[in-house]
Amino acid sequence: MKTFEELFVELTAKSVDRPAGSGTVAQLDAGVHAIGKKIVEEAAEVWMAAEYQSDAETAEEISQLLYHLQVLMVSKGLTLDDVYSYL
Ligand SMILES: N=c1c2ncn([C@@H]3O[C@H](COP(=O)(O)OP(=O)(O)OP(=O)(O)O)[C@@H](O)[C@H]3O)c2ncn1[C@@H]1O[C@H](COP(=O)(O)O)[C@@H](O)[C@H]1O
Repeated sequence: MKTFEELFVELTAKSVDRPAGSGTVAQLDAGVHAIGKKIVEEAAEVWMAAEYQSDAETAEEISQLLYHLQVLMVSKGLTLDDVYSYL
């Protein structure tokens, strides 16, 4: 198990180290347009899970949405504080 902050640190490191086989690196290389499409897809999956699936499945979909949002943040060079400042 990891926290939101720990995942962000991990993804930021992956963007610098670019390890082979990293899905994050592949997403970053695909660019903002592709990442944005993934966010929309995952958001829809969250919605459908919340309406029709279990709490556990909904939580899993939410985790995937959060992951893809973080990939977009890394892609854009946004930090956690950049986002937290609006919360
Ligand atoms: N938390 C995640 C995570 N959540 C979601 N995903 C990606 O999002 C996809 C989920 O999408 P779907 O379930 O809709 O499956 P899918 O549509 O078949 O997926 P794709 O065909 O689009 O890849 C997964 O296949 C992963 O590619 C994640 N990929 C990675 N992480 C974590 O990110 C870190 C870095 O991962 P790597 O860059 O792969 O090393 C690790 O800690 C991972 O656990």
